[in-house]
Amino acid sequence: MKRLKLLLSFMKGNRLLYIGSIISIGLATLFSILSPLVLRLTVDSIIGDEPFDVPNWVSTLLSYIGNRDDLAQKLWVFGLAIVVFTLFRGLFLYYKGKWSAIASESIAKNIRERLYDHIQHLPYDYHVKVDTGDLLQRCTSDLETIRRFLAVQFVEIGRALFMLGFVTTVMVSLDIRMTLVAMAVIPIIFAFAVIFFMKVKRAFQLSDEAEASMSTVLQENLSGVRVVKAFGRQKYEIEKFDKKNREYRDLTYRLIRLLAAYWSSSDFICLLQIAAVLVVGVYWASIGRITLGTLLVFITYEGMLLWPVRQMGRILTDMGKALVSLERIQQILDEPIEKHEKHENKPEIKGNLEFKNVYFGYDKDSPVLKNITFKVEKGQTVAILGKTGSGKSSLVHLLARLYDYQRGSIKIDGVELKNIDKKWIRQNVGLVLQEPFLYSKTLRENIAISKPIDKESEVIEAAKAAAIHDSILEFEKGYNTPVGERGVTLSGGQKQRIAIARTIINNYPILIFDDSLSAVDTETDSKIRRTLKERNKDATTFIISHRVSTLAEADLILVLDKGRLVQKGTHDELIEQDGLYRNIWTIQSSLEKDYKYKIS
Ligand SMILES: Nc1ncnc2c1ncn2[C@@H]1O[C@H](COP(=O)(O)OP(=O)(O)OP(=O)(O)O)[C@@H](O)[C@H]1O
Repeated sequence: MKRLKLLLSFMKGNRLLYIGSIISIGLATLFSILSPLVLRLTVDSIIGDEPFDVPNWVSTLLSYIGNRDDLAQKLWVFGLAIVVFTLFRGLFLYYKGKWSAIASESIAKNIRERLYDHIQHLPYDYHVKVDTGDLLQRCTSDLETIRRFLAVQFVEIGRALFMLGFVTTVMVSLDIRMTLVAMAVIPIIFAFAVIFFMKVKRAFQLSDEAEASMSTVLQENLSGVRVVKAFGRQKYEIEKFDKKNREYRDLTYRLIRLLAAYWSSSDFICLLQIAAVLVVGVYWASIGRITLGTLLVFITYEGMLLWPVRQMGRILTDMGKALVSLERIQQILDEPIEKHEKHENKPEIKGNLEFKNVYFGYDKDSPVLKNITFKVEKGQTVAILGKTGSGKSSLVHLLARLYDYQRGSIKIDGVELKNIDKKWIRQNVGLVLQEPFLYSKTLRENIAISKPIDKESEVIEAAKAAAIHDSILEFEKGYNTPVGERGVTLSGGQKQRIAIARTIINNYPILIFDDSLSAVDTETDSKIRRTLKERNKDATTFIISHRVSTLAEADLILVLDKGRLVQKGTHDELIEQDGLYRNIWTIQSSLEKDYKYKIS
């Protein structure tokens, strides 16, 4: 019911087209059942000598042409009638095809738009956890399954119902007993189709899931190909893919076997039905219980009726597939989008921050940040140090409201962070991720991606501040160099610096570098920080780093351990205390000394 509602909502604006297609298919069916009746009239009453058994208006129409003998001389009239009916049938079939194709394309566009829009508004956490291969499959092949169903099968259900309605009415009016013979096996064929449809629904689902899982492995392999090569994991990857590929093939085989069994048994039942009509019909015609014309009509109608009823099996299977696809799309649409509060609180953000007893956990019951308390003044630099998994990224993610803290308070310039508009806060917090993503665009476009840039000089200035300008000029096309699959391959450090330029071009009052200077050498790192200090001197800057030279220059150093803030202070204060900071300082300083000693 919920899925039907969803489908109807996608159909909005196209319902008239569908109604038009259904009326067209009704008319096409009507014209197709008229021809056998013309044939019956000709055989029984024009060539034969049965009395006219037609509505009055048809008799009146025929009387204009002449009496029975005249009509027998003008058999072409009946041939012409059959040709005209066939032409009309063709015309209406054309409109049915045209209108349902237009409507289904437009519905597919509606679904795509709705999906894309929804996905864009899903929370950060969803995107972190989602399986991209599966998501892609839902947005492409599931959508295509629905489109195909709507374009072809949906209207075919109308055709089957019309055919059943029209043919039964005419058959009953001609001969009830013969109708019973002609219809005897139809309910069995239909029930068989329905049972089969219920059975294969699960098989289709399993096969779809196996395909999605295979795409995920493929996608993971392609995006992680460097790791695969570096660790010589090709054999393992091939085996992993082989397993998924085999699973998909086996499940699809099972589906094909089921389909083959269905079509062959359905063929057999249909042949039994045709044989029954032929045997009983010929016998009854020979003893004069029915006319030859009536037998002709029944034989023709049987052929016309069996196909759509048999098709119902196929249509219902496709409907099963479409319903599964619709459910998979619905699952995405059911994901709650990121809440945007009604109150549009957009205070001016300067960068004074205060964390007070902050607790946060991805799962409410197991906090990854516990009782965090510290204060930062506008323009200060905060360095965060901690072992892996200690909660460093989680802490800075809270600042951009990618997640909301569960207990305690975070105040930005005196305003509780939770009460500040999410979009607004993200326009004021520049976050450079550890593994930046660059678009398949030029370097200039990548740097200027977050805002319309009026002057070229802004891009260059940001690139200079991120210490990437000189590297860019070394490329043949400079700032117009395309990045990505068909462009240049940038080093990890170059990518990070482009991401830094892209962020600092905005002059955010709060800047966060989530380990984003790790891939550049110490010298470039300190150069970037120096330029930033001059350029964005009022920005409050958070730097997650393990490099002592970076940490030592910060105004405040936070040391996290298992989600707790175990040390905080300046370099001079922390060097006096026993703890992670002093350990790291000692190790790195002695390494540096060793290194200098070796090269001097
Ligand atoms: N999206 C998430 N959903 C659930 N748990 C998460 C999520 N992101 C991180 N975690 C968990 O939260 C804890 C803190 O992770 P976080 O990424 O903040 O640590 P980190 O100190 O930044 O680590 P690293 O230095 O390795 O980047 C870890 O136990 C991690 O497994």
